[in-house]
Amino acid sequence: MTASMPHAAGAAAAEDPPILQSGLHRSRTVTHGHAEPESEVATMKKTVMGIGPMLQSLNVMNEELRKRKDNLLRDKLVLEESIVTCNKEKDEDTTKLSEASESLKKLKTEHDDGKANAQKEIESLKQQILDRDKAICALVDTTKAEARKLCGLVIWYRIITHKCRKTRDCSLSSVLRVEQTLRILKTRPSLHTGFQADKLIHTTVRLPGIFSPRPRDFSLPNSSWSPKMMELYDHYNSQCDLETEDIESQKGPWIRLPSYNRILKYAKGGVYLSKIMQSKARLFTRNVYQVGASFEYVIFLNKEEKKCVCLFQAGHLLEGPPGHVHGGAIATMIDTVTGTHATFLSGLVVTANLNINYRNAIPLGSTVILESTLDHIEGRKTHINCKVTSADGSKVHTEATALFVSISVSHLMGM
Ligand SMILES: CCCCC/C=C\C/C=C\C/C=C\C/C=C\CCCC(=O)SCCNC(=O)CCNC(=O)[C@H](O)C(C)(C)COP(=O)(O)OP(=O)(O)OC[C@H]1O[C@@H](n2cnc3c(N)ncnc32)[C@H](O)[C@@H]1OP(=O)(O)O
Repeated sequence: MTASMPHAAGAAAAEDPPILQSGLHRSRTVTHGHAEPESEVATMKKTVMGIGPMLQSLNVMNEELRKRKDNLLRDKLVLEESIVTCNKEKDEDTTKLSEASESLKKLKTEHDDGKANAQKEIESLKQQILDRDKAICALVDTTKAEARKLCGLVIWYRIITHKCRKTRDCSLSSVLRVEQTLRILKTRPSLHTGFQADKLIHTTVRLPGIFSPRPRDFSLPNSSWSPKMMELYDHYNSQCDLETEDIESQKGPWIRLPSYNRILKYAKGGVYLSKIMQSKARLFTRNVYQVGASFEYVIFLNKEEKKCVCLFQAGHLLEGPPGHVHGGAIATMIDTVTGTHATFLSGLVVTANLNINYRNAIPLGSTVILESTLDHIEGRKTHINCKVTSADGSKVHTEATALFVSISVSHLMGM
């Protein structure tokens, strides 16, 4: 549309916009009212001149709108295209996902089948071993010495441990018989081809439970003991004469001290003390319910050299600094070992003083050795030294001195 002037009123009415038309209409009315024609033309000219810029801006707006429309149409096309691509990708991913879950299902089934088969195989092997053991037990009179020769030591060992398990006859003498046989087996390798003695002692020797009338001995090996702990245990235990649980007939330089209060029997005047102390009492330094979680230890006493050695493995509950044993737990063990030592030397005592120097932190789970030696006895006072070292003795972890003061039974009861 242009802003040019029309030559006739009729043509203007047909071609021009409504605003222009109303202007013409008005001028026509004025003409009928006999007004001056020049002034009418001038007015119309003015009106048309005013309309021109308006039309221009309208044209610009129109052009802009057309451009915008084009852009929107282009964007719409692009979006439609990307929707098609997305849908395609989605379909491909769905196919892949279903394929993956299918193969996962297959793998799981295979794994479950394999596990079930292995379980079956283990069960059948276990049954075979059990049947063979039962057959041997039925044939052999285990109380006779010839049986040992007949069966060989390996089978003899198995019979004893099997009996221990079945009858829960885990008296100290039974356990000692197992240990003794094990020791012979170790010194005569020809007798135990393919026989994993160390593993068996962990798994087959079951000790009485907490409801057993006999107090359980926590100083015997259990499945949480590390190979190092076992190695050291075997080292000292092999130097103990363990024929019988009667203290008087102990002949070796070392005595393995049991955990419960029968320990008092080993103390000076111990028979009397053990009668006073309650039979079910025990020192707190054991985790009865979870092996390996806290204090795992065994104490050996050397009567001749007047010293004690304790093998100690600290469990995760004893953590102090990250990954290392809590100083209080170390102090507890030092007190326990030196206290036991002092009780053996001087009878009933209590700790009066404990001085500890922590030299090197003890890594959690490692095996350390606590060596307790007598410094001197002076009247009621027993002075003990203690050194905590790494299993190979190369590192000193802790050093301590302890003073124990002898007390009377009435002092103990009145504490
Ligand atoms: C929980 C009890 C356990 C009892 C054990 C019983 C049976 C054992 C069973 C199995 C054994 C197996 C293992 C043992 C394992 C661990 C043992 C753990 C032991 C403990 O975990 S146990 C708990 C902590 N323990 C206390 O709960 C003690 C509280 N305490 C007192 O009961 C009194 O305090 C006492 C008796 C110490 C003294 O009292 P008192 O009146 O009899 O004698 P008095 O004060 O005259 O001291 C006499 C001479 O010792 C000197 N002396 C005293 N204290 C000293 C010090 N701190 N530093 C340097 N020197 C000291 C004096 O200077 C004087 O020396 P001097 O003669 O040259 O002048």
